[in-house]
Amino acid sequence: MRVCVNLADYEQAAKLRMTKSAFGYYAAGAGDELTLRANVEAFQRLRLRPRMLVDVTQRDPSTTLLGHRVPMPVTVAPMGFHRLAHPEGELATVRAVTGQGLIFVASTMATSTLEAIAAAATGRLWFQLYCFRDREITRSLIRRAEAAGYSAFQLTVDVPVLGRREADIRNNFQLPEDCRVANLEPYGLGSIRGGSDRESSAQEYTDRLFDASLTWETVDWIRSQTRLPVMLKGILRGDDAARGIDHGATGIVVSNHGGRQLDSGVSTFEVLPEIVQAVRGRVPVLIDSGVRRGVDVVKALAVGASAVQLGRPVLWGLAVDGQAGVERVLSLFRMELDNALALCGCPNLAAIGPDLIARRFAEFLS
Ligand SMILES: Cc1cc2nc3c(=O)[nH]c(=O)nc-3n(C[C@H](O)[C@H](O)[C@H](O)COP(=O)(O)O)c2cc1C
Ligand SMILES: CCCCC(=O)C(=O)O
Repeated sequence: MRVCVNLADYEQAAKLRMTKSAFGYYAAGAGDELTLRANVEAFQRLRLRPRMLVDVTQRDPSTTLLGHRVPMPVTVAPMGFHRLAHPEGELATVRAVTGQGLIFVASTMATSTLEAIAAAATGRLWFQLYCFRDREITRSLIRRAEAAGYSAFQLTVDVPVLGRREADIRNNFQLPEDCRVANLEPYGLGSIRGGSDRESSAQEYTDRLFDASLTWETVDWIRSQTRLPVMLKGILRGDDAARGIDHGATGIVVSNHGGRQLDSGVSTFEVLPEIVQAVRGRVPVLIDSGVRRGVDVVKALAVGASAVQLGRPVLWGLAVDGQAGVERVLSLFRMELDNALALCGCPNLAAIGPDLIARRFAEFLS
């Protein structure tokens, strides 16, 4: 195998190792994949104005997220079904992520139980919550996550129904029998199989079980069930972010689910300024969807984000080489960030500011 020198190389290497159906499930976006592509392009479009003649021999990319010190402003986004990539699934991922001092966000749809993930972790964990029609299931997931030592929740608000991922319909995506929705097994909901030529098995599962009537009242209800911080994941408008804070959200995750939900929805990076402005520094703003390069972290922080979440590239590392593959993806990403900081004249994150952002040429001329 040729050596992977960036995160895109890992995607190509993972593709060679995975079944078409599993790769399709990970890689795909909804519909024409317009938003999937726009996410990456939005980061690519911004140009930076590097500052020269700054001593950057000592560089420190560390920061604090919800009171916890992390070596760089990067968390790993919650993603379902890691065992499609590797037999050790989430356990390999969480060892790699927490081993590097980073926060792992475990998904409700993990193929290992949240308790097993917590037992394998050596650092901080957050839990991503899907709200089920059956509130007892949701309540029980909250209790279990608290008991297992998770320190915050990300409530996903962008899946009232699942986006139409056509790859999953074409490939008749099924969760293999040895791959279970482990957290839901106690409620008899561990299997995702079935589907039709019009609807994937994942879509059928979520239609049946996820709560499409989720509203701001539900956010209040979730908050009433726990004393842990609750972030809202999947916000794309300033007014929703401000309303989220009014409803007690302790963080906003700007996300379009990696282009897997509304196709033609805005890219996350293009709405980041609006959201930062609406939040006014009251809570941390995280951003995911399309982060692929260390320099994207500099761009996100220059606009006012506190951190980014990395999605698919982590799964590509897992598919290529289990725990070691995830470790390599994260350290590559960290090297890229370190290099970008040095070349921008930023010895630490406090030195990143809006002055690094280049005005568009057209604006400059006008
Ligand atoms: C295979 C896969 C599974 C995902 N599963 C979940 C999930 O269970 N819960 C959730 O809130 N988001 C889920 N997401 C969305 C991610 O948390 C994140 O928003 C997205 O992957 C970020 O975009 P990126 O992959 O372009 O980095 C999933 C994404 C992928 C690619
Ligand atoms: C049933 C699938 C839910 C996982 C998810 O959020 C995703 O695939 O994007």
